[in-house]
Amino acid sequence: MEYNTLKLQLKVYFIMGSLNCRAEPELVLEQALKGGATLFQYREKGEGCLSPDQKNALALSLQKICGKNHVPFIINDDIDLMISLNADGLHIGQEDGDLNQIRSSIPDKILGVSVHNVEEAEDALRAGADYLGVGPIFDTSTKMDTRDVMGFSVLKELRAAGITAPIVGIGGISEENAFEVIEAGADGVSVISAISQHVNPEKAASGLLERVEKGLESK
Ligand SMILES: Cc1ncsc1CCOP(=O)(O)O
Ligand SMILES: C=C1C=NC(C)=NC1=N
Ligand SMILES: [Mg+2]
Repeated sequence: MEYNTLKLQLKVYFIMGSLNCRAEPELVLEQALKGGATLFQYREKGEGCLSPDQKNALALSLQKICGKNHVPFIINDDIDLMISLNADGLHIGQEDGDLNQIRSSIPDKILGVSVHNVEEAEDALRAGADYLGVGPIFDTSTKMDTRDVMGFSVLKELRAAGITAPIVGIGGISEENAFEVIEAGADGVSVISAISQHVNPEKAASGLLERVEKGLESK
């Protein structure tokens, strides 16, 4: 996909699964999109997450909500689910399979890859990644097995290495620090709890979008 289009879609990249939500997932997503979330990833992971059948049903329901709001629907990790739903894309980590093989199996889909340094970033881009997820930027309690918290350093290193590809920061991001994440070099922010745990997901999403837009203007 064209870099600039994707960079615009990465501005407020909401990610969630049933375990992350305070309220009913469909309602949380509706509100997040109403508030201006620009991209959505369904990530059903963690202790006690849904069974395959329940996961498929929720994925279909969330996909419909994204379709109604003209926001791309991305699946985390599960390429079979992505293909069966004909979702808009897939996000994978460093340990989720051979990137070249995955890229060639879904040539026309959005493919995002989690990276933690310049080497992983260059490998991912060579293999055809459309965007990079970089983090954890700050401490997070949402994912227990993250790599070391990296602050802004890796974002700055990637840009200093001449990487111009779409990059989204992730990990402990909120309205308070989103501006700095963009200033450090990200094109957008990926958040789970800042929206999914907020009493008003619509307000959370719009606040994040406002900070991201300000950060983009300042660059
Ligand atoms: C999936 C993932 N990858 C790195 S940190 C993280 C969790 C982000 O969750 P939150 O936005 O609630 O910190
Ligand atoms: C781990 C992740 C990193 N980045 C993004 C965008 N999604 C993820 N699931
Ligand atoms: Mg993964």
